[in-house]
Amino acid sequence: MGGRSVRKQRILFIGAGRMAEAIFAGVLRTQKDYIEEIVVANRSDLARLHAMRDQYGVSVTTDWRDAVAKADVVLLAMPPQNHRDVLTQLAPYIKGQLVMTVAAGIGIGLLEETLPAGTPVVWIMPNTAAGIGESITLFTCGRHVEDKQRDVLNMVLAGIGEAVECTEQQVHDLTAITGSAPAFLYRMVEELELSAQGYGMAPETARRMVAQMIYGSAAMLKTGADPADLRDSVTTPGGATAAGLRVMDERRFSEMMQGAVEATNARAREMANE
Ligand SMILES: NC(=O)C1=CN([C@@H]2O[C@H](COP(=O)(O)OP(=O)(O)OC[C@H]3O[C@@H](n4cnc5c(N)ncnc54)[C@H](OP(=O)(O)O)[C@@H]3O)[C@@H](O)[C@H]2O)C=CC1
Ligand SMILES: O=C(O)[C@@H]1CCC=N1
Repeated sequence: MGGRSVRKQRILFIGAGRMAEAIFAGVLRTQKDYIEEIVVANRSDLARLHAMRDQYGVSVTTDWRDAVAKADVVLLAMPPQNHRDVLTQLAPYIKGQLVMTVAAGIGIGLLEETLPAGTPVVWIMPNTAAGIGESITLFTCGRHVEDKQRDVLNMVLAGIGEAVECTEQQVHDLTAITGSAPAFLYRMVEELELSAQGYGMAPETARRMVAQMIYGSAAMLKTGADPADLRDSVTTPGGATAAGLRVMDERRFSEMMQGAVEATNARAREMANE
């Protein structure tokens, strides 16, 4: 998909890490018709830039200044701590380009304050499943985003999965739930795989079992079923699952999850001010 009015876009990524790659890989998979050029920049890791150029056919540079003037979209995909500096350096080159950031904790305010008045800015919070078109991406738009920029934004977001428009506060609050929680889930997967291997399963078999269990459970959730009902239907009265869930409750699973969410969001806020 993509807005009918979207002409081919030149997208400059400042930052060439895991998130940049996930986003442009996703976009190139499904939205190639809307892409004129993708330029990817970092400061120093030439080996990574060259690997990306060879794998995806993107242009690469260690000096993004060369590419800003021609870009339609500038997507900041470097750490939150570097935003203030990069935005200050970027400001003189911005003349109407759509500027987006994926950085945790950053928000719209810093972008609007630092870039020239009237610059359209967007904050998006995707996750690494963007690379296979399966992200759930939260986004919030600044004051100067018009329909034509929304069409471009929708094209990018549709290329990486599903998206939900939020208030800025909601993106702060939900960063843990959609951006970071894949890591929480993978942490659980690591433990389940270890258990399976402890019972003699080969690592690849353990991986296949756990991955399909998660995939099936996610598919059940995506039918719209209530997770408490789904849990209940697994939990035979007086049976085995109940014994496992009891251990989770005794060891304060709820408190642990809420604590993980709060710590993630708090750290995101903190990084934005470092
Ligand atoms: N990983 C994830 O799942 C998610 C990450 N995010 C956000 O995405 C952003 C990037 O995270 P992630 O991809 O994990 O990080 P990585 O460490 O993988 O990548 C960071 C990249 O930024 C580059 N970089 C750092 N400073 C600068 C600079 N001043 N100018 C140009 N490039 C720079 C680094 O290269 P070099 O050092 O060579 O310059 C590197 O390519 C963060 O803001 C994070 O909050 C958001 C949602 C999910
Ligand atoms: O760990 C981080 O800081 C980023 C933000 C969301 C996911 N990864």
